[in-house]
Amino acid sequence: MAPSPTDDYRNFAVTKGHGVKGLSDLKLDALPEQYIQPVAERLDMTKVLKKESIPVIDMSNLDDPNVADQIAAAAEKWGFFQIINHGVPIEVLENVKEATHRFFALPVEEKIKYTQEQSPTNSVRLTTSFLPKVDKVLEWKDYLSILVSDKKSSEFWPSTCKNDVKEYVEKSEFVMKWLLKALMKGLNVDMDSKESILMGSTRINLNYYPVCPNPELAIGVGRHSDVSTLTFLLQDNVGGLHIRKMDTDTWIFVPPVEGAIVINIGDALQILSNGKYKSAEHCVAANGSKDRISVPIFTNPSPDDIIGPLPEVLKNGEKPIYKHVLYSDYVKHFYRKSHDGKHTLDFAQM
Ligand SMILES: COc1cc(/C=C/C(=O)SCCNC(=O)CCNC(=O)[C@H](O)C(C)(C)COP(=O)(O)OP(=O)(O)OC[C@H]2O[C@@H](n3cnc4c(N)ncnc43)[C@H](O)[C@@H]2OP(=O)(O)O)ccc1O
Ligand SMILES: O=C(O)CCC(=O)C(=O)O
Ligand SMILES: [Fe+2]
Repeated sequence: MAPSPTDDYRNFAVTKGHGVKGLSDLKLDALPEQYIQPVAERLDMTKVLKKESIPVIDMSNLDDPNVADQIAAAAEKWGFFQIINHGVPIEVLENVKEATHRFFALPVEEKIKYTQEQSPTNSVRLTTSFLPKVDKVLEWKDYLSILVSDKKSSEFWPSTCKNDVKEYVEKSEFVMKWLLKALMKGLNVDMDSKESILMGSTRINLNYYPVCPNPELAIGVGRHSDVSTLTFLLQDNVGGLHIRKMDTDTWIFVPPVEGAIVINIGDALQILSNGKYKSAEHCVAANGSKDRISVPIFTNPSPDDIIGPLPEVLKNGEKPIYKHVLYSDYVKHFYRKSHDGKHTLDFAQM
């Protein structure tokens, strides 16, 4: 049921489980005030650089040492890059995008079975905004988050998207491992000894950004860096992702590229590499005319791993800039507060 004038849009979207998809379906003339971001949190389009872009790296010849070098260089300079000819079949990418649309098109009675209040497991959770109990101003996004590495919970994955999500995760694992191997080579670290800390747990989010009234006043996802080791992000052809150019107040648009996957360095790898690889701040603009989806796979350390600068990185006398922290403490710290740029990393600062 639509919210009455005395009802509250926050209640409708969050408590009643309609999400921003439900609000978008109401075809409101104006953005509800609960979604109007302070000016500093909106994306200022005059600050988006027209002439800069992140690298697009062709992975068709993995025997070419240049490919690994380009990946390490992009991780250092940008913290973000796109990959093409990566070996994940286009059909698998298309299927998971369709599965995401199918899930969010379900009636609200079906979807609320996955909210924190009703889901039989913490490992499968449908949320709107980022942390709706904490966010003062809500973000224009609904997302289903699945902790893939909790194998016991797979019986609770929504049947409408389960097989396609599983296939996408399985097919991307080889690429993720190859990328991490290239990144470890750039640090003179042997990947085999680090696989469990780099790839100890996996989470996938299905992100849904429906058409938004007054998109210039809202934000799809606020400024943040990911807490992962590496994020493997599939976006559709709508666009909206922007990354902050390192040490500036300018932004770079990440254009949709047919068949490409966007890769970004997460905080865990910034810490493990002692700051050599950068987890760039990014955000997602809301869109006034098209629904958008994206599907990030986050590969992470295990919750019980201790992360800190790798000894191999420090062996030449480099000073550690991060301390050792329990990864689950780091993630809980991230989940305690609304998005606030790169400040999550302060938790591990020396
Ligand atoms: C940009 O917008 C985003 C981004 C993201 C995520 C980005 C990432 O980088 S995800 C990578 C995170 N790492 C992992 O998932 C590693 C594996 N995680 C775990 O094993 C566990 O989640 C844990 C970190 C060990 C915590 O588990 P546990 O001790 O069992 O506690 P929980 O009850 O699961 O959660 C505690 C507390 O955290 C919040 N929370 C946890 N998971 C989620 C989730 N999927 N979505 C929202 N919030 C979550 C929550 O506040 C919990 O407290 P409650 O009392 O409210 O339950 C994600 C979303 C974006 O929009
Ligand atoms: O939707 C996107 O393009 C990015 C989403 C994102 O940054 C995230 O889920 O962490
Ligand atoms: Fe992100």
